[in-house]
Amino acid sequence: MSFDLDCVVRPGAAPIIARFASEARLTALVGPSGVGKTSVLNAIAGILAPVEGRIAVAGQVLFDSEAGVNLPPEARGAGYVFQDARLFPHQRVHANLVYGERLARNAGWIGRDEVIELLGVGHLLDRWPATLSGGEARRVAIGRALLAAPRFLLLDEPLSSLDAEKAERLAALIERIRDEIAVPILLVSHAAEEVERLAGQVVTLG
Ligand SMILES: Nc1ncnc2c1ncn2[C@@H]1O[C@H](COP(=O)(O)OP(=O)(O)OP(=O)(O)O)[C@@H](O)[C@H]1O
Repeated sequence: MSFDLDCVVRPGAAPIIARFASEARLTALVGPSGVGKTSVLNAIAGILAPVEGRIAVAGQVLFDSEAGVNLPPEARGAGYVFQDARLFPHQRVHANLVYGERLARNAGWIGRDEVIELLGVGHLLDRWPATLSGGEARRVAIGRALLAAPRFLLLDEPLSSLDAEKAERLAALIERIRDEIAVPILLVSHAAEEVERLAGQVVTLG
């Protein structure tokens, strides 16, 4: 099972129930704004503790309230690409990528040159994050996450707020990552039609 969740999270007043299991290489989590998609990603990454329940990814239990398991974020191996990229503003693109590489516990999984080629960011290496377009920043953030050799990838709205052509190019890159790199991917989107071609399984939240 790539993602196996049965838990309740409560970031605000209302509880959010996440109950799904997927064997797909890429699972899409869809639902309207505010339904709790980002909160579910945060729970998987270990940033938000569920009130109760169980979370397992790629066969490893990350959280289990009954068994008293709650792995710290750094032990979970998540490659989390936030909706707003969150590159380090004081470091150029190249240094942001090197940061990801330093986090990798097992070397040789995917090389920097391969990531740069895969995501088409070679011409951006000397740029500051503030000078990048939204799509460029997201590609760099995905590259940084991949270089950290994650056990799984969490992508929060990677295709939103991009024009049609740029969204299409990024979708094609995500397809390549899905097909060429064997890590389970959970991708959040508010638009089901956006994820149809990418996802082996679509989970609707709410
Ligand atoms: N830190 C917080 N404090 C209080 N309420 C919160 C907090 N974080 C999230 N919430 C609430 O929890 C609910 C789920 O939020 P979440 O961001 O997970 O939804 P989402 O489906 O990802 O939304 P969007 O698509 O707009 O990003 C919302 O009602 C939100 O207001």
